[in-house]
Amino acid sequence: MTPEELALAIRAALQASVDAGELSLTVPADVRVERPRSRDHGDWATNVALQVAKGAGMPPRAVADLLATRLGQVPGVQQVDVAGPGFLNITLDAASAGELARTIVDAGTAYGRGASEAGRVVNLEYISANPTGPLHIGHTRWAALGDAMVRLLRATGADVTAEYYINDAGGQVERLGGSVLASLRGEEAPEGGYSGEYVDALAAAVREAHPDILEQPTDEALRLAWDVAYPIQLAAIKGTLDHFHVVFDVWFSERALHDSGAVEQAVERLREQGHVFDREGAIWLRTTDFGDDKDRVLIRANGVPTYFAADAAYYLSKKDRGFDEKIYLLGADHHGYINRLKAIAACAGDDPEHNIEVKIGQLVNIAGERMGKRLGNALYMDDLIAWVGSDAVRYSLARYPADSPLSLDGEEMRRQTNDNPVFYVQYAHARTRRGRPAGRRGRGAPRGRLRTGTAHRRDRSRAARRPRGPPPRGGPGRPPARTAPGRAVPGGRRRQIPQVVRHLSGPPARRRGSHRPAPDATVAQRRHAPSARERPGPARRERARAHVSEGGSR
Ligand SMILES: NC(=[NH2+])NCCC[C@H](N)C(=O)O
Repeated sequence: MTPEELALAIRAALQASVDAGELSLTVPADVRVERPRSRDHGDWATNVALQVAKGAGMPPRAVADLLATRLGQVPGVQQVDVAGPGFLNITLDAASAGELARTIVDAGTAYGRGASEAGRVVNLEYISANPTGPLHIGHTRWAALGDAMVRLLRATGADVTAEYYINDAGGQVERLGGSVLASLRGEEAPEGGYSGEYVDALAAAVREAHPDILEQPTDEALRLAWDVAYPIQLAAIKGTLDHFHVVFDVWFSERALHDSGAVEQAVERLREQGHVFDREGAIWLRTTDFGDDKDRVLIRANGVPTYFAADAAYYLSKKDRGFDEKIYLLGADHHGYINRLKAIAACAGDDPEHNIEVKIGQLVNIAGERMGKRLGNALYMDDLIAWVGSDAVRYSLARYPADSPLSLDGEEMRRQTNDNPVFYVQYAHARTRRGRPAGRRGRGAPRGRLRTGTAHRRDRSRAARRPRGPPPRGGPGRPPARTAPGRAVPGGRRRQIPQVVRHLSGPPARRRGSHRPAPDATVAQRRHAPSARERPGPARRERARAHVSEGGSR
């Protein structure tokens, strides 16, 4: 049974209860099932009872009980439990769960493709990290999820443009330029600026291009520093994303909006729509008409446009380029920005319910540790990829909804045991591929038999019988094993992940010229992975994982 079939069965059960006079409500068009947080709670969960209870004028648990009885009779459903305020936890019988695997394997790369989203013209902006430093673990979350969204939308027929907004104007310029200059002068980074190895490397490049830069007036020196450092930093970001197999169709420069006059034009267009006013010498957008908590300045009294003004021009550019839907995936610090962006859409005459969608991604950390540049343990995306491998990172991030904080366990992601979902999935993939006729990979049924029995619950596979325990990899002081494609696990007798990884993702991408030295996994490991002694115990890790919540699963 596929999740879609189960969702249809739930709808049918609701309808049957309505027809039988047990419930009175309009059956929602769209019923969803989700994977519960823990498989001990069953294979699928739904919160539909909570969703419809109000309309039915009944307590959610009573609705859930009715549904549970009916669903329990559906062929393929083994057990239905009502949990918490009215969640339904559904366990399929093993053969039926196996059927899904068979359906997927039989369909090969055609699985999930279709035309359900045909006709949608979408601009999906994500990451958009400032070009002032390397991408870090937080950006990696959006890289994995944004790219997955792009691929899913495309696979289902939508016309999607993946876009990266480069904030290469205003404050960014001063902060990076100022930080590079400070490094050249041997001074502390300015307030709000950047420091670290990469800034020093940028400084060296600037000095090489302009040996006399320190003799220049500060304004000129800042400009020269930015002009050299910015393209290097942007290229490094592109190189990291390339390495992660993330491709953007459009890299959109904020500066170009200013230079081309698009910002002023945007102000005039919004004025024509009747939403712009002047106060105290500044030019404002009346965003409060559309749910913002205060009106926003577009052009300051000194004539300098705000960051928000560029975003207004940017929105209009997306609209003019023919994108009906503009999706923004933004970092956790942008929560207060959502209403403002939606107000821009409304002021531009668009429908904020349809033409714009803003999603906020919550923070990611490693094994529950607080991380950040200030704490001296920032984890860069390059290092994360080198440490864990790009597929493992992508999979581990894409498994969880973006709107709750997430704690990743780098050691777990590398562990070659079945309690590591990354390993489990790769192992299952390898099993389904074994014995396929050459030239028919990816299509048709495998010759090797796919287990459709209870293997996913009571694992009788050889991997499960292998001795458990930490992988044969260095503890403190010893080099970590690397699961990057093609790397062997030192001393590893076990079957190694690398071949599988390569198979999943094609030949390993080569790092493109990045100004940073190739990340040293040993350093990454020492810096970011707690040693065996410091490593949090199971209880601690459980707590760290408890940060992740999936709706309707408890
Ligand atoms: N259209 C936008 N404002 N996109 C978001 C930009 C994110 C910003 N550059 C940052 O790093 O926080």
